[in-house]
Amino acid sequence: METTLARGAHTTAPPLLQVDSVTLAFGGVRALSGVGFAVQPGSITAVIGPNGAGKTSLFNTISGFYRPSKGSIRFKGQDITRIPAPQRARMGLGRSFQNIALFRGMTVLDNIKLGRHAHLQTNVFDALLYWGRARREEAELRRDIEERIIDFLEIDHIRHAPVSALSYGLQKRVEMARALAMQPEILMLDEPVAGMNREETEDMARFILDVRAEWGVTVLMVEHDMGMVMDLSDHVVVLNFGQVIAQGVPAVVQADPEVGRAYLGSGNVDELRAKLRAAAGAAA
Ligand SMILES: Nc1ncnc2c1ncn2[C@@H]1O[C@H](COP(=O)(O)OP(=O)(O)OP(=O)(O)O)[C@@H](O)[C@H]1O
Repeated sequence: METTLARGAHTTAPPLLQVDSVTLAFGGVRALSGVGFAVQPGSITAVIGPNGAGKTSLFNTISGFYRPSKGSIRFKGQDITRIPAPQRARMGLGRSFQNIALFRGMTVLDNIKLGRHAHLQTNVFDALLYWGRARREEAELRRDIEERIIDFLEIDHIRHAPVSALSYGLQKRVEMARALAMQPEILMLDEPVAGMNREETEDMARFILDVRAEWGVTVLMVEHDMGMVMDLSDHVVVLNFGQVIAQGVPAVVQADPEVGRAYLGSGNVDELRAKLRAAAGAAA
């Protein structure tokens, strides 16, 4: 795996996404407590933390599925805390899900097209009135998908295959394709390499780096594979019990004893890394 852009190269620009003092509770359970961090444009930012730390809750709050009881989320300088999820997607927050959320009986192409529909200007009623515009949009949609995303993710050979026939690694790639079809400014990836073998993980890491380098898409991911997080990320945010316990460049986070304690009860992140790699190998 290689990192193509210098780390920390984007830290002076105004943040693309700003999460500020976000608190979220489910009944008596505080999933997030005063969480704050910024995502710089063009960066790869990773959120890590032990099971139950609040990573999925945070992702759901940023993408608009949950509304925080306190705090705010700003995207491109605009407060989006009260904006519904579909509108956030149209504004440029595209995401994938931890457990594959593809339509298994549908083809790869149809699944990807569903992502792009978030952006179509034409709704059903408009379509009846402005049939020509709808057709033009459909044609543009197909071209965009076929020429850019499918080629880019090297899934041309499976475009007409039902998703159910694909390996897990390919399904995750299709999910990324669907998120990209939303033309996001921030691509939010929820555990992009979970359950993948080493080769699939390295392929996905390459796609993540390329999507940033070639398309200028900013990446925010939740990921358990510590090796990948440390190799790819410009900025790492560590959650534990719903709070940010450390954040910074990978080397700083890796050296933080509290991060090690949060995972293992020791200060040894290298051990954690080895364990996670072994677990990923065993799952393959
Ligand atoms: N819908 C919900 N209702 C009630 N409690 C929830 C809900 N979602 C999450 N929680 C609780 O909030 C806390 C944070 O959970 P969350 O799933 O966000 O953690 P996570 O870091 O994503 O965990 P994992 O790595 O296992 O996916 C946990 O205590 C969890 O039990």
